[in-house]
Amino acid sequence: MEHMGDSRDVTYPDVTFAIIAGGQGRRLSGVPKGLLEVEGRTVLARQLSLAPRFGEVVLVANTPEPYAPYGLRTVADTVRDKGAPGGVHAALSASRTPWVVTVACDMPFVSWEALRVLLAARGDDVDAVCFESSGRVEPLLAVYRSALARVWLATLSEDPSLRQLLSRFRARVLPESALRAVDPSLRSLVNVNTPEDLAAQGGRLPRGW
Ligand SMILES: Nc1nc2c(ncn2[C@@H]2O[C@H](COP(=O)(O)OP(=O)(O)OP(=O)(O)O)[C@@H](O)[C@H]2O)c(=O)[nH]1
Repeated sequence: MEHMGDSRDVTYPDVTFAIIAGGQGRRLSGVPKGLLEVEGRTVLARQLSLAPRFGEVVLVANTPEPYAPYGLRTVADTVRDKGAPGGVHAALSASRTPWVVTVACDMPFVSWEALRVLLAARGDDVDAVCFESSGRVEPLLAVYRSALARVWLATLSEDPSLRQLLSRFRARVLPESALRAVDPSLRSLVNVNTPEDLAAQGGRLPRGW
């Protein structure tokens, strides 16, 4: 796979780019959502075009086989059956850098500019950064301090949602206008959960699925 390209232009050596892909995709018949094709490329390939800017890349997947051709460092959830919070925990604990940027594997249009806005909002007094849109925070397009892993693990037994977890940390929630400034249609936040979502984006199931 050519996703990493030959020339790496690492802008954020202190950040791991983590793709969270451990869900079951039940609303799409169990398809590995990172392999959905949108505008001629898989979602994973689209996201990986951003990866060379980061110090490390990790894929969090509990069924890694479909993603094997991409040759990524892959980890499974350290605690199973905790949903996306378990996936983010795996990313934080696998990280060898101080920060992690997470993207859900069903977000085809995450832009470099959106990530740059999130990363610029980090600070000594901040553990996490995400956007709010239509009154909801989006915790799967976000930046987290890797050191949260320990306390994050301790709270997983309570089965918190990602939004509940965010409220426990020093999270900086950026207004929708901050994203709109670089992504006017908020495409970075689009995620594909259902056949209708896929059709709306002009996407298709992986070949042979
Ligand atoms: N690592 C990990 N990722 C998860 C888990 N559950 C969901 N995700 C990821 O979190 C993101 C949002 O997932 P959802 O759309 O809520 O759930 P899903 O399992 O992908 O899909 P449904 O089964 O249709 O709800 C996707 O990137 C999923 O791959 C999990 O248990 N572990």
